Amino acid sequence: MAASRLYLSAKSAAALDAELMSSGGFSLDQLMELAGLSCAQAVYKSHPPESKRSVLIIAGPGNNGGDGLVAARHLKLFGYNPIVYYPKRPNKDLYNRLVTQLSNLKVSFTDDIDMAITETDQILDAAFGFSFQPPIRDPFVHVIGLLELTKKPVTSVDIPSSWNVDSGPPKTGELGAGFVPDVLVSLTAPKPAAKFFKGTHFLGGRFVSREIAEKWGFSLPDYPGVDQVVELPVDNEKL
Ligand SMILES: NC(=O)C1=CN([C@@H]2O[C@H](COP(=O)(O)OP(=O)(O)OC[C@H]3O[C@@H](n4cnc5c(N)ncnc54)[C@H](O)[C@@H]3O)[C@@H](O)[C@H]2O)[C@@H](O)CC1
Ligand SMILES: [K+]
Repeated sequence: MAASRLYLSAKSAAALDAELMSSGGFSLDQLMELAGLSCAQAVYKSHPPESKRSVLIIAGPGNNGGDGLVAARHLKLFGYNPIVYYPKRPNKDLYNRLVTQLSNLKVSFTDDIDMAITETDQILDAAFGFSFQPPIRDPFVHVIGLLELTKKPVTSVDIPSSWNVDSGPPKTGELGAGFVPDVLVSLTAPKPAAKFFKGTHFLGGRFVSREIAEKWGFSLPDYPGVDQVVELPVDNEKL
């Protein structure tokens, strides 16, 4: 199979998402729950709570942020101390319910990203996903600047936030050029930006059939047992 066929462009990812929620019969809540669970499992496999118990979740205003909120709930149930930075909150029922679920589990929210990033053991980056369009707007200019500087391990949901979904990391000197997460959890299929990522790479979002993968031209590795994530080789063209 041609290498380019293993990646889902931003446009295709959005179209596939729409298909899953129309003819596929899924609701957004279902997909987000499985996506967020995948991310929480990837964090657990990479940085278990025994070594890195506090996790800062940076949640953006869209569904990538929603995945982060779901992951925060699972991380709490897995024995972590999650703290959530969620500065732009669209007044949508789904997101409001995710916030309520976290509040009921006594998960803290913070407005002080500077202090939170200093005090946490690790970070889950759920700021932007496949609908990200540069240039970055506040307050995320500051957030991405902090992610460039931090030495804490970072797990990114779907794409490293600030990277162009189709073309990869920002150019040297541009905001985000210095941000390289340790772990990436691609959802459904890697986006083209993932070609530039050389860290620990998981595939998650275990809701796609082989028929769908074939139709959209990406490969689907075997998930082990009941896992919601499968680790990909660095060069995922070898799948
Ligand atoms: N099929 C899948 O793979 C699924 C994907 N999901 C998640 O949904 C994500 C896509 O979600 P969305 O389409 O809601 O979009 P995103 O979450 O990628 O981002 C869109 C939001 O970010 C804001 N934004 C975009 N560019 C910005 C900039 N330069 N500065 C500041 N804000 C900016 C937009 O205003 C919008 O509110 C995926 O990446 C994935 O994480 C899951 O939730 C559901 C299933
Ligand atoms: K992200």
